[in-house]
Amino acid sequence: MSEIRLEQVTVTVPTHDGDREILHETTLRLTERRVALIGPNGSGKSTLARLVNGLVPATTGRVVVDGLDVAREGRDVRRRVGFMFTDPAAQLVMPTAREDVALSLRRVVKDKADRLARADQVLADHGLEGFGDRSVHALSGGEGQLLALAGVLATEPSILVADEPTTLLDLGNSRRIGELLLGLPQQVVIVTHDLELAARCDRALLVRHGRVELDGDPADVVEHYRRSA
Ligand SMILES: Nc1ncnc2c1ncn2[C@@H]1O[C@H](COP(=O)(O)OP(=O)(O)OP(=O)(O)O)[C@@H](O)[C@H]1O
Repeated sequence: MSEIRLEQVTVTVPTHDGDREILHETTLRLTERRVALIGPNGSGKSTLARLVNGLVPATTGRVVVDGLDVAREGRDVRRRVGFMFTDPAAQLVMPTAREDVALSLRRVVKDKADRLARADQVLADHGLEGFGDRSVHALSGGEGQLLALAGVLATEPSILVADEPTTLLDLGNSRRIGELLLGLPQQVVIVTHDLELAARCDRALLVRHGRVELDGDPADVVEHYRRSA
């Protein structure tokens, strides 16, 4: 299993009246397969999640993923860490579903024809059989999120970070994506407001005001959050 380490990490951002700390000094070691980050809007969950693949740089301290320093070996880290956004439109960049998955496969499958054929297989594996020629803009929210997930997994990441992957989905699709994420063999870090999903992870962190307020058994952390929200 993978290991994510934050060593005395802080994140500050410049504002018109000086620097603002959005993540207070945090030290963490995450080795569990399924880790949930929960907490109120604006508490720092996305910031914490984005540190893992360098989308947000640490202002001080160090983020280390499987022994790789995110600041110094960012390219290698990004090969290992797949990132899934709330809105699939943020990551679907090619005109059709097949081309989009093929783009993700470009490092794994060198021959173009093989890549397109493999993309169809990936689509079928994710319940999107026959979607190859569909425009990425003509998919429902659930289909788009499935396609985004298929594209990320096609790169064979050892860690997947998903930032509110079910927020835009209806109940059925939200459950479907949730089940898929929980069933993945690799380490998954899920930022979520879905407390049922969080409770089913192996570890949960409650983030509030830029600090990890509670960290541990998901049932306890969710219960504490419900009582204190
Ligand atoms: N680049 C930035 N510049 C200024 N402020 C920022 C920046 N990035 C994040 N913030 C602020 O930092 C705080 C934490 O943001 P973050 O997106 O991590 O919260 P979150 O817990 O994921 O929120 P939500 O549940 O609403 O998505 C927020 O107040 C946000 O406005």
